[in-house]
Amino acid sequence: MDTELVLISLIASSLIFFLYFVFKRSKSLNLPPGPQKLPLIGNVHQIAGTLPHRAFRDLARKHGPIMHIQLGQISAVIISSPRLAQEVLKTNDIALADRPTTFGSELVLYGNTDIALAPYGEYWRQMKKIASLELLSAKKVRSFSRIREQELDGFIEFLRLSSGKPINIHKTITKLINNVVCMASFGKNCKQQHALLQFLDEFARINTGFYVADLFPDFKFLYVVSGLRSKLMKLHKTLDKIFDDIWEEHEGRKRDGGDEDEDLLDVLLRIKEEGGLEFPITNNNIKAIFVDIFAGGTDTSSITIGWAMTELIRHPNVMEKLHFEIREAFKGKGKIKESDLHGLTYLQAVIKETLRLHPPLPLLLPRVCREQCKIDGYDIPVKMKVFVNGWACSTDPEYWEDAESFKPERFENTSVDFMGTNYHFMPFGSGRRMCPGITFGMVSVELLLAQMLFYFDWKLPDGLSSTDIDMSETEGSLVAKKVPLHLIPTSYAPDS
Ligand code: HEM
Repeated sequence: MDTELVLISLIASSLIFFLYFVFKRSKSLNLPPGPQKLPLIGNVHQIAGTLPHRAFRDLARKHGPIMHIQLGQISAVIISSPRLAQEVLKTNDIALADRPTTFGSELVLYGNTDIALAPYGEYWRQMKKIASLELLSAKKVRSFSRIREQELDGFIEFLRLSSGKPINIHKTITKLINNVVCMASFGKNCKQQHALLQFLDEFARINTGFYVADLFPDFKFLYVVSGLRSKLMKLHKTLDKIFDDIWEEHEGRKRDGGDEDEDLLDVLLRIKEEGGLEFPITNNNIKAIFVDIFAGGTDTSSITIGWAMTELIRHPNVMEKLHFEIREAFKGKGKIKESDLHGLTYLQAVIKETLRLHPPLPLLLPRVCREQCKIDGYDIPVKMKVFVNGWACSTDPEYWEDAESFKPERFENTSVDFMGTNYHFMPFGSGRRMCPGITFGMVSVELLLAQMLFYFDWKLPDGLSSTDIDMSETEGSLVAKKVPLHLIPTSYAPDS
């Protein structure tokens, strides 16, 4: 009883002290306006159980494109307009270049030594440079074209055998893309691939940053009582074992001379051995980088293809126009090669429109303020979290006509691209922390969609019409279609 009383008084006094501190600090700062906050939880009740990008957009309609919210102990600013996104991602890019850490990311990502969640600084700069110049450069991505084309041949064969039967689009594509990422990373389809996919699913579900324990980081016991700590420890152990097994398998193959091409693990090991880096890289750093490659490389692309197929089946006129473009372009050529994809302008427009309405990361990865700065005249103090709602920007009616409708034609004859300079369309983010995997991700999306539409016609299973398609989204930082799309492929003879 005594211990309980002591514990309760301890929590209550820490909270009072914390609230007093927050209140005092916010009085002296000109913070952005925002929805009314409840004691202790702040605005948690307004986003709990919702999809954060949608809840934030709805709140922004009432409170404006820059809003201050309090999520438990976390003080955050939500940006919902392209004009202010530019202030965050360009004007104040360096001041806001940190990432938040959670207990989960710290533990599972080997002390946040990956790229996506590494704090801004020399280590992050070094690793991002290695990613951009060595791992994900256009040349390196091209060197994996044989792997992609070989995996796709198998996939097309699978679709031919499934002709007339419904297939789960997301599941099938995720497996295919993960095969490609595995082979590019480790040279062969690794036995641990399934376990790795399961890990990623679980980690993305847990590490949203919106768990109660993450919202009250000073109260470490919440991690224990909520069971999150033990879940995360277990996840970390599983991941470490998966990587150790992969590593062993990889070493064995290299020893036996079974693999000659340089895969991504070879690249990192070569750089590690060459030395001369300001921050010598360790095996744990390499493991953390592979979490980014798998998390960034698999789901983002398969989610995009899933949404593109969903929109195509809902818009038969777009499907028909795309079929026509692809079938005309490759008529009589026998095979679609990656190098021939650039001429498919309507395909590019369909992919852009899909990413505009369904960016896999609708809230860009959050940033954290490292130097006090001002956005729209409001103070952004050090440690304040900044969320840019990329989806709200790419569906902003001030920038897009008929913003919520799927109309790929809007991207025909425009120079709007996703390279991070158009703040009303930034599915890969913008600024220093922008995605380094655009080429790797886009080539899979383009090649897969081109092949799926060249060789097959697609329809919904009997009894379903396009108006029956459930467009709900999954919860978590990556937003996929909640109810998996099932479609029936029918072989189309290209040269007929
Ligand atoms: C359709 C495919 C993809 C989409 C839509 C996508 C989207 C994004 C977005 C929105 C961000 C956050 C950018 C920001 O905060 O400004 C990001 C960061 C990142 N992405 Fe991607 N991504 C894709 C593919 C990939 C691939 C294939 C990889 C690696 C193999 C990758 C690795 C990363 C990494 C490492 C970061 C963190 C960069 C940093 O913090 O410096 N992504 N991505």
